[in-house]
Amino acid sequence: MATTPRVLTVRTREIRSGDPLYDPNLLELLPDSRQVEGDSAAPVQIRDASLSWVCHGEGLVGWGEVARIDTAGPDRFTDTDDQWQRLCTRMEVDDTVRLPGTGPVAFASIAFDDQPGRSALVVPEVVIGQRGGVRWITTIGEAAEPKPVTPVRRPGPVRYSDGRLPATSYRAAVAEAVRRMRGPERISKVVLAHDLLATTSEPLDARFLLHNLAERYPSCWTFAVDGLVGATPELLLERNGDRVQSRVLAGTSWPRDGADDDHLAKELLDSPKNLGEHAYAVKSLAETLRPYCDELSIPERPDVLRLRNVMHLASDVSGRLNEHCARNGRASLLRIVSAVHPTAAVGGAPTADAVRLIDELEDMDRERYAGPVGWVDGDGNGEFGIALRCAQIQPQAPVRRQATGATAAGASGAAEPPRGDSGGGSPEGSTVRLFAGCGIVADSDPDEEVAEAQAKLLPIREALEGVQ
Ligand SMILES: C=C(O[C@@H]1C=C(C(=O)O)C=C[C@H]1O)C(=O)O
Repeated sequence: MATTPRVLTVRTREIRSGDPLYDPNLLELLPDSRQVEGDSAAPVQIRDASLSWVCHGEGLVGWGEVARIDTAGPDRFTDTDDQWQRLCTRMEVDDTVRLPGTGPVAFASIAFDDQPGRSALVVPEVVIGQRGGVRWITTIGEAAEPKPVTPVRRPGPVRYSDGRLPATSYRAAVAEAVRRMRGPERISKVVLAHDLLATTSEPLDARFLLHNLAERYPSCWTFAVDGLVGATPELLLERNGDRVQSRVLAGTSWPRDGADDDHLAKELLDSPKNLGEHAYAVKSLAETLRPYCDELSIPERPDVLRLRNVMHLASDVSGRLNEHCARNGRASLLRIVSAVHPTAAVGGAPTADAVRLIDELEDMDRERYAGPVGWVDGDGNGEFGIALRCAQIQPQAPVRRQATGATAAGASGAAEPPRGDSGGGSPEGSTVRLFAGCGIVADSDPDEEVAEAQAKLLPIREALEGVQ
């Protein structure tokens, strides 16, 4: 954890209209949050420290870093939770607003897998939030003051290149999964993903992605934590007091030539393959969440969630935590998130076998893609989505001390750029890693799954390219 003062002062006050901080759009209040790390004698890197969790104009944005908790491995959730709770005991809180998300707040992004499993929780210096029309500002630590907002920089033209698992290899992985599921393998569903690298001509300002995503996908949660930026339609778990809520998605359709949306939605609702994929995801969430709840409400049939690029089968699940959990610190939000992750929306069924098959067939580090991303407050309230439709911005080396002549992006089969490497981008530009995946069952068609993954990449590609 970063060195922090022994006692941290946390102040939350309401912002009323007329205050210069009252811009109707939360994301417009984010300053340029590029941070330079290291000193000139050592390698210097630029990281984008923008923090965001915004849906339908409400949520939280933050910047600065008062403290940071880096964890790794199978205990990443409990380690993060323990350190966050310890940190909260050292905070002196003056909060006149008293809503979920006021007072002490941290943003977190947790790795999908146990290995290597690098996760981050960031305690910002400044948070501006909005809930139910109430706007507030929280400052954590001493010198925290809002920074002036400078115009968002455009990243210029974007070049794409193969990631660790290009589309052709992805198709082969899907075909192999199908072959195994039709054979003796006891796996019923596995969610396989692939990655794509993008290099921008100019340094990427995370706000450029955030603004574009929020404008085109207002019903999604537009997030940014430690350089992972996206707009997810899937809510893993929200906790507000003893209430928990989740939006499970699985089963997808996307616009094809001439197909009308209502027709596609009806087809999706009638598709046994998609309903089957969806049922695994709901069942996995329900089974892992039930031990924490004395009430759990699961819709009998899914609905259709329509987005610009795709539509999904969706089930909104809600529950009430049992008294033991509501009172017992052992069942904090991060610990319940740990229990439900990964649902069969991004892992598979049965979970452990599916995750092993993902490791084998993808043979890449998903990093924090498909992991929980969101925020938690000092009372244990918070929201975590599943990090989908997103891009990981690689920290950027601003000064090239040695020209490497590397191409923009590891050609297929090349070693993955380690975290902290610029990824071989141009000296001025940024390299980002995009991901998309699909649930695979025994009757999946590999070509259709490749097309579905392309449809799921559209939001982040268009945000990066600034498509209007
Ligand atoms: C894995 C992704 O999406 C997940 C898989 C879905 C599916 O297979 O139908 C639908 C929504 C998400 O739960 C992704 O977007 O990368």
